[in-house]
Amino acid sequence: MISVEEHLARILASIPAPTITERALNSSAGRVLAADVASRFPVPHFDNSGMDGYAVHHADAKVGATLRVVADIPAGSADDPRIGAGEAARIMTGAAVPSDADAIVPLEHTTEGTRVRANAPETITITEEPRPHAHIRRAGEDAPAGSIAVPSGTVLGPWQLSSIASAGHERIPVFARPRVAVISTGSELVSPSATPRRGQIPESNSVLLAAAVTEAGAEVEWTTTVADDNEALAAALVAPAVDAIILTGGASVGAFDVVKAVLNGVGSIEFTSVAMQPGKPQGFGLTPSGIPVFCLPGNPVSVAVSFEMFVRPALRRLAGFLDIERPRRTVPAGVGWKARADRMQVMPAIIVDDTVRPATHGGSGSHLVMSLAQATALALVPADVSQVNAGDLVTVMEIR
Ligand SMILES: Nc1nc2c(c(=O)[nH]1)N[C@H]1C(S)=C(S)[C@@H](COP(=O)(O)OP(=O)(O)OC[C@H]3O[C@@H](n4cnc5c(N)ncnc54)[C@H](O)[C@@H]3O)O[C@H]1N2
Ligand code: MOO
Repeated sequence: MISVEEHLARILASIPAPTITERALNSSAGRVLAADVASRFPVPHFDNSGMDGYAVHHADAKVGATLRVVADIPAGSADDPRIGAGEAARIMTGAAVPSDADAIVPLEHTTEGTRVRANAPETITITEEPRPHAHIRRAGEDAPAGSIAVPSGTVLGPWQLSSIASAGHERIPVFARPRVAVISTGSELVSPSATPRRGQIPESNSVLLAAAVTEAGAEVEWTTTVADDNEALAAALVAPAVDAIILTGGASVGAFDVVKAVLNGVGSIEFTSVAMQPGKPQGFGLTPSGIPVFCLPGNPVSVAVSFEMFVRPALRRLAGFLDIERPRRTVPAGVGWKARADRMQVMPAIIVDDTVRPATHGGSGSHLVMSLAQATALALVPADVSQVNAGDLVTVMEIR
């Protein structure tokens, strides 16, 4: 048996580098930026007014002074009108401040007040003196030209995308989302809407994996279910135009374990026992064309746990994320439970009053699919611990 850490290290060492694609800002939320984005110009681009008011010479703008209004500057205007001594220009928020002006007097600080008028008045009288440079937003005060607006590796949310737009970019390099195929194997599997006869069960692994793959920041290209039949599986594997393949079932030592029979030794794919409970039988490797293949044990809880511990970090690496693992923290156990002394127990768990307890009454049984619905975390109990007692500190990974 190899340890959980060894298996993950082997996987991460063989994951190909993420690929880069160019996308429009409007379809890039949630993606990872693949290069530094620098501002194409200073932001703001030019000195502009922070208030609706009048651009003035500060020296003229004494309380009681009457100034002649010689220009009217709406936002968007490229004008740079001359303003002589005793003169002012009406100016709107965001409009370029005339080169001659060195302060803005807000509408409220003139006898005009905030009365809406289509045309500028002929004169205004100052009722409150501005500070020098009042309400002028300086070119480059937010970011100088050429400065890094958003660094490579940033996960793009609304705020970062707005900064990139303001830095003058419409299309950006991001890491491509890996396209993933999911293949469930098992002759006992029927669709969830079917009424299973004795021996049959609803197929749930592809449902779990499709949602988990999407949550991880990758895309499900296709899912399929195949019977325990070597030829059917081989046919499903022909030329899949994907970046990763996840299979479930048939990874153990059963007489009909077709995944292992068909894939063991193909490319670098090999099957190993990992010291993890559940999820001991694991297959991983690259196909001859270099596509990573994850062969997970069929039990639904084993699939959930194997995805979190091995597949999710790999998909996130492939998608360009810098943080590929869930944050971990330690919390006291709220109750005691048994663990296996030879494998790391990865237990679906709930957090109650900042203590952790199993999400089921049946421990970490790999078939207890219904109790997964209650779980919000995985509790990680080291391989050498066979009993967790109430109050022991336990490492948890919170899933949602
Ligand atoms: N003699 C041994 N038997 C088993 C061993 C062992 O070491 N020696 N290991 C056990 C462990 S641990 C696990 S885990 C399982 C893994 O078995 P497989 O990967 O071959 O999985 P299957 O046998 O195909 O299925 C196991 C279980 O899960 C159900 N299943 C499978 N696929 C789905 C699906 N898509 N949706 C819902 N449920 C699914 C399946 O019906 C079985 O009940 O092997 C142990 N045996
Ligand atoms: O390793 Mo298995 O996944 O315990 O049932």
